[in-house]
Amino acid sequence: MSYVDEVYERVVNQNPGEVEFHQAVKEVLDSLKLVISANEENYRKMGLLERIVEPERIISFRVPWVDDNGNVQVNKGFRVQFNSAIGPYKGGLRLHPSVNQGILKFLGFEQTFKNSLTGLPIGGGKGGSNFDPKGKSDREVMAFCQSFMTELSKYIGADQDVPAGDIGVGAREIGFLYGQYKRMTGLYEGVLTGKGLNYGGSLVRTQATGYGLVYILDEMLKHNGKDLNGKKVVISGSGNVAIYAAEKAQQLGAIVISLSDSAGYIYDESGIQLDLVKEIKEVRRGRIKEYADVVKTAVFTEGKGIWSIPCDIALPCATQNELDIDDAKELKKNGCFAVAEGANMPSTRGATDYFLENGIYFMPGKAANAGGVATSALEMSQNSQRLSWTFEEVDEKLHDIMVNIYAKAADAADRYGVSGNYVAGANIAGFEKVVDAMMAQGIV
Ligand SMILES: NC(=O)C1=CN([C@@H]2O[C@H](COP(=O)(O)OP(=O)(O)OC[C@H]3O[C@@H](n4cnc5c(N)ncnc54)[C@H](OP(=O)(O)O)[C@@H]3O)[C@@H](O)[C@H]2O)C=CC1
Ligand SMILES: O=C(O)CCC(=O)C(=O)O
Repeated sequence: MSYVDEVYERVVNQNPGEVEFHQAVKEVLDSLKLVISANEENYRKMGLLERIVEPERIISFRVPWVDDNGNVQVNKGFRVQFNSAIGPYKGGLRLHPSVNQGILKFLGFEQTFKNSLTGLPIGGGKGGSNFDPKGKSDREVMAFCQSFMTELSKYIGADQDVPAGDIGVGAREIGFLYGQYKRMTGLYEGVLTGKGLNYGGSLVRTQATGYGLVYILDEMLKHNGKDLNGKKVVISGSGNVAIYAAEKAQQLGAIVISLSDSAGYIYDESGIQLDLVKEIKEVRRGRIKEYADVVKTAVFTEGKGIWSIPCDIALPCATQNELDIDDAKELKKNGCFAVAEGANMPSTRGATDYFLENGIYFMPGKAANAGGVATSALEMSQNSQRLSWTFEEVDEKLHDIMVNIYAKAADAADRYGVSGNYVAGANIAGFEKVVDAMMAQGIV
């Protein structure tokens, strides 16, 4: 059995039931086979693969809080500190009922390679809770966040582990978490990113994941003789990533015709009115269906099915495994020629392979959505220097980082004889830097 297959088997046996983690590890290991076989003896001697698939530490804790009816609620809290070879652990916190240790391990594993691709000194981590912020009052969200941070504050710090937002964690939650960290530790430091602009946040962090996604998409299209102008774009989700991907796509001349949430999707052939979406989602915390109640050209359809809308470009920006092989076939049949992942692992392995085998330009999440964490790292730099850069400065740096990520993924794919396969390219380029650092630091 090859070293890669041996390690994958070990991951499945030692992490039973953690199917998303198995899926993420398999995709990365499969695309590293060529790199690994060229260095197998050395990697085996150093236990490199066995170490790279094992989180350095998982913190798991109880999060008790009191709801508005005076009842005690208890949630599970986690922080997976996956890999610190190239910098302090860095990655978001997810608040969603589906959160469990396996999902956070898959996200922490992906984050390690994504963060490496940014070229910035950040290791990989992820955390969160099965708490559902939907339908909770501000006071309940604050009570949860304070309890969560009371425990988490023991394990994080500006040079140790720097969490941020992910699904269910936006400016409101980061504010509550930051306030409690300061109260617990007495430190005013860059321990979280995505902070408000008045207390150490960076301009562009709110927009960064969505903007970065469209910057790298544009770069991929340019290198393949295409552009965004006049193209019909379908985007799933209507949260932070989806909204700012739509904004940048519109700025570059595309027509965004669809958005969704977990209840269903809207289709507006005249182009989505983003100011209204922001009002519904960011101000009222409402449902995407409300858009169709106001805009007469729009139709709301309940349930799944967003990928059956004919489009040129698809941007999955909601959650993992939201796009399967049947969706991929439907997209291709309807003329879609490019897919870039704003979410983490939104395409199943079957869908990813279908895109690669059927000539669809495909940019995987760990490259395509790296603009968020890259801008978080820029926030860390500004906090360390006690400086704030302008919107234009940060946006230009973000753009350069995304162009560089494209170049790294394309170059690694070329070097290993799989030109145009940005999945392999991103995995290889992300892996190389982490591995160099791990080999240099000995068996730790
Ligand atoms: N925020 C960031 O900077 C980054 C985020 N990402 C990834 O992007 C994705 C979206 O994150 P973000 O926009 O921040 O999160 P938000 O919480 O802002 O928005 C999430 C959106 O996805 C939908 N969604 C979530 N879970 C499901 C589900 N199980 N089924 C269907 N729809 C779902 C939500 O709908 P509903 O409201 O109905 O639940 C909502 O519209 C995630 O995969 C995240 O890991 C990646 C890099 C950085
Ligand atoms: O900004 C960050 O640190 C985290 C972003 C994130 O969670 C992600 O890249 O998936």
